[in-house]
Amino acid sequence: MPSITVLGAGSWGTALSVVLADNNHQVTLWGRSADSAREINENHTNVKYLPGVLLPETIQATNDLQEALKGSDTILLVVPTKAMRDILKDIKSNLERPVTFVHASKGIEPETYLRVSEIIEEEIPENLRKAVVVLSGPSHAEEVSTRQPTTVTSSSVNMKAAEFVQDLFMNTNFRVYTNPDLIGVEIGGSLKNIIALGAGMTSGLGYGDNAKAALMTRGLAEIARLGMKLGAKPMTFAGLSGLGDLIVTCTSVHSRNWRAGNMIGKGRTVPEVLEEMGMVVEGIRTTKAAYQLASLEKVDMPITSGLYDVLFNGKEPEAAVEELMGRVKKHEVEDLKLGETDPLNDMEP
Ligand SMILES: NC(=O)C1=CN([C@@H]2O[C@H](COP(=O)(O)OP(=O)(O)OC[C@H]3O[C@@H](n4cnc5c(N)ncnc54)[C@H](OP(=O)(O)O)[C@@H]3O)[C@@H](O)[C@H]2O)C=CC1
Ligand SMILES: O=C(CO)COP(=O)(O)O
Repeated sequence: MPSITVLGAGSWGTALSVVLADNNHQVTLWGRSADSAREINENHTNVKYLPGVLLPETIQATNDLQEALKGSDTILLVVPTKAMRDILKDIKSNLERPVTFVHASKGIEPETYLRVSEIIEEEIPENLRKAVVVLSGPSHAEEVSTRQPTTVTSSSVNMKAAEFVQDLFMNTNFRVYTNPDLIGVEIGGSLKNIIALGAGMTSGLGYGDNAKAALMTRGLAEIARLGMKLGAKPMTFAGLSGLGDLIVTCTSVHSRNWRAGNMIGKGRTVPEVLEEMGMVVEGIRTTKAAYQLASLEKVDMPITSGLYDVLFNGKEPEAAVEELMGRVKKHEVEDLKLGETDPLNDMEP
């Protein structure tokens, strides 16, 4: 029976522990709170993050990292991305043999612009890691923990490792595909949170479904533009970790990014919103990282830029929307410039 250590006892780490426990794996769930570990072990609940959910009794929780890592073959990292480096440093000093690293966190690190798999490779020496895999897709913890049908993608440059993770998680409620495009999967999963903030913001401003559809479609175009510049495969953005996750995050009541954007659109400040949410809103930090990375790579990301100005420069959300709508006219399809004729469709007007 594989033994898996899940690091991060928030909503997603706990929900993924349910899937693994349902598959009869030995699951140790680590969180930094001793009270939360006690609650999971004694009451089989995690009321703060998954209210109303009864957890499988086989999940063993602890706040002792050394104990959590003992005898583990696979480490599943599900902490917010801002905590990722520190936790990896702690893992490194407690690890005695190589393990498979899987992560299910969604974000890009500001200043370094690194994806989570790259942070893992930077912090964990090669002799202590067998492979690095990401699990990503349209999957709200609230639905996964109540065993509602969900599909995700397992991705790694090592396809054997991606298939190993597919087998660990796959069951009749939780269907796992594989995709070798690690860059595309991580970029799609991280950057959709920016667009979800924007979708929530336009709803908060009182705009309707047309604005939401516009943001989702043009948002996906700019995510793919940056992703392809970084080496991702375009079709990945049409898949579960791209379009799929964009749809769920821009349309679900469960999305923290959408809810945060909605409150900002209604006039609340970012610190007020974060205080009220009490849960991680990855899109805010990722907006900063994507804005910096797009400037560096000279990739046009107008929605991300607008969001950056609202979140970090005090621009009013209405002004950001006006600016986006008032941009110079453009072709929708990327490889045509205005004035050029499409050879497949060169009718005179
Ligand atoms: N929720 C979801 O449906 C999904 C989430 N994700 C991703 O999973 C990741 C984790 O999110 P999620 O579980 O939802 O977050 P939550 O806000 O639900 O929980 C955050 C967890 O991280 C812990 N934490 C916060 N800061 C630190 C730190 N510095 N060191 C160690 N632990 C820390 C919190 O502990 P404490 O309670 O003590 O503060 C809590 O257990 C994010 O990257 C998110 O994008 C991906 C797919 C779905
Ligand atoms: O990534 C998610 C669903 O796939 C969760 O999104 P939120 O962090 O916006 O809740």
